[in-house]
Amino acid sequence: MESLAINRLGFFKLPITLNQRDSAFRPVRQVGFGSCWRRRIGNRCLRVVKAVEDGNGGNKDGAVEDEKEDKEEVEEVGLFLGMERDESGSIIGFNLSPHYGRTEVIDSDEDAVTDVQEKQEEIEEDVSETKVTYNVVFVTAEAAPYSKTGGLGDVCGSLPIALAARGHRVMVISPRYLNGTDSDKSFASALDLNQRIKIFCFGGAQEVSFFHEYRDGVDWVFIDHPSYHRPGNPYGDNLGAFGDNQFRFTLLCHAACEAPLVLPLGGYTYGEKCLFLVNDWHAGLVPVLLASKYRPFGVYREARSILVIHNLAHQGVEPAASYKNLGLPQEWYGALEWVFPTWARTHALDTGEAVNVLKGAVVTADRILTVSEAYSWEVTTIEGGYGLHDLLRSRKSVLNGITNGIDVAEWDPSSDEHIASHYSADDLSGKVQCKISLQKELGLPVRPEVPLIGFIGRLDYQKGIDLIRLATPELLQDDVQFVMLGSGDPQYEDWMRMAESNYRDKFRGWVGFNVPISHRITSGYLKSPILCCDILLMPSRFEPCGLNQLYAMRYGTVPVVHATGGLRDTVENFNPYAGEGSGEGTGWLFSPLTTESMLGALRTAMQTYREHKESWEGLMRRGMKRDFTWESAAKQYEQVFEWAFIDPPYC
Ligand SMILES: Nc1ncnc2c1ncn2[C@@H]1O[C@H](COP(=O)(O)OP(=O)(O)O[C@H]2O[C@H](CO)[C@@H](O)[C@H](O)[C@H]2O)[C@@H](O)[C@H]1O
Repeated sequence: MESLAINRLGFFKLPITLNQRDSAFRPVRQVGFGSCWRRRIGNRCLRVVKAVEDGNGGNKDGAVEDEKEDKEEVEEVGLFLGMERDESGSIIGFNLSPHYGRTEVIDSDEDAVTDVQEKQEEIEEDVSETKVTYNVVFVTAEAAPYSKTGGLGDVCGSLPIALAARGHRVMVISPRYLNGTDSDKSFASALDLNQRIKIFCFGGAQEVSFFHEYRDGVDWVFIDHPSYHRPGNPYGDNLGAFGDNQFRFTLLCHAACEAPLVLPLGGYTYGEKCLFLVNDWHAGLVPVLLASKYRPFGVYREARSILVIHNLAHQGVEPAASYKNLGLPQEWYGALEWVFPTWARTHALDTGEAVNVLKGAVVTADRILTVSEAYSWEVTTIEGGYGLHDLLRSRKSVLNGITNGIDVAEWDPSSDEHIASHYSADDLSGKVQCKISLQKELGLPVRPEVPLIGFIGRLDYQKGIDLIRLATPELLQDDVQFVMLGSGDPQYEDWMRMAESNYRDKFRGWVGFNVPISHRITSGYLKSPILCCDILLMPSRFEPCGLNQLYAMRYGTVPVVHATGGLRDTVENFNPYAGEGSGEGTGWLFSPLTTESMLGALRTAMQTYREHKESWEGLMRRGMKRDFTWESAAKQYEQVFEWAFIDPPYC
């Protein structure tokens, strides 16, 4: 008989037997927290139930005897952290941490595996089924379809739904942006919860309120404040970024910390034991607030936070004097303190002192995630770390990368309402109809045989737009058509307009959202360059994950990408000789980032398109069959959630 063991953290290791004959004690593999669960259990947040049973119908705590021989009947559940009871006192679930054995690898800094590759394998290996459910709170500046300027909105609009479907209770908190356009309608179903709180920051008390919509198993919570109501996008308008963004996102973070405590969503608050997923700098004050404002007073001691880095280039840096506005205790200044190197200072008297919100999150979050495995290494290098590489390297033992998924129901060529004809990997014939319709729509010569290249993205340095500008005259000497959709840096917007007038038969540049067309048609346009082209070009200087190449592959559009970050992780280089001549790979990766190597890869792609139809269709099919679902990413997130709760809070 095995006795109860106590590991280094002081938790009991609890071997558990499961009697499969007695359904009352069957393990519940995946507990949904959707509406039907709520109805049955009166809105209680339940943990996955693993029964402890001794074979005679009684419970026993821990020891395992003969049954252990029988693999069918014995299951090790792992560390036993506590249990939940319903109003009548009956046990309704256990709070469990992962299987024992693995704790040796992950439960302390000294034992932590620091090699990114090994850690990734661990995540991928142990992604079986939901073992423990969590109260997950996403804090984000964007969540599609309510708000979106880029990939952050996509991710925070779909990952929460995937996690909720796996049994977690999930809340997403973001601002209620109203800009006086049609996009305001997306908040129409979110109702005022009539809950007002005061936030003390920026020298006064700010009142914010909460709006709520329960959709797809997720509590979508919107923070309302007059500073979120103005023309433009979430971060700025055509004059540039809003000057009060630090204020607007400070409000978001304070309100996000209060929401799980004060909002009785579906009758029950999320409570203190929740897991904050802190997305990018806009949410970066959340872990700092937990550590400085709540835990010292005994609140949120059981909570954990995970910083998810979608883009390290934006860190929320403001003058040091603004620290006093953030509503943080004075003695926590060091967490946000940031000193620019001498070369980056603007004048002789500039001391380079600043506050950096993302840095505060990096030092206080319990764990850190990037949106691809390759990027989790790149952020620890001087080239990719944007000044935070040393700090990130020092937290390497809690740093992982998980590649984003995509919403495969929304992005499905066999049912997409925005495209002219439907198709699938088994029948590609509709694709050419989509291409013809795009050519017509854009007023390009209708020539299905000519390779059509597309680009979509924010027009900025990250996306390698300068390289495209340099290479376009040479590229367009070829028999090719090129379509670009983007908005951002005005100099590139102007260049796109100019290129369109110079190359009427070959180039179309659609500048962002400036076109007064309805939202529905806009979405059609937004998608069509990717969906209807033959080739998607992504010469990103750095790319934390990149979603467009995933959408492209799903639609049989072959990506040609710079070998960096998530692009390297998700696009497999084409090798025509592999697979006994049938080829392998899903696109082309080029490196270094020069016009020559980019043009070289594009020319190879165009030649394959023109001269090797079979190889081309193989490329399309392999891309379309790749598994980019959120389901597999969500399982990896769960593994990291478990790790987060094994360690005590970082501070
Ligand atoms: N002008 C425009 N009009 C309309 N829609 C447009 C648009 N430009 C881009 N989009 C859309 O915005 C999304 C862009 O997503 P990306 O992941 O490619 O880039 P982004 O740099 O914003 O995201 C950051 O976060 C995501 C999510 O983690 C990471 O994948 C990425 O590498 C990182 O830089 C796509 O859905 C795209 O269709």
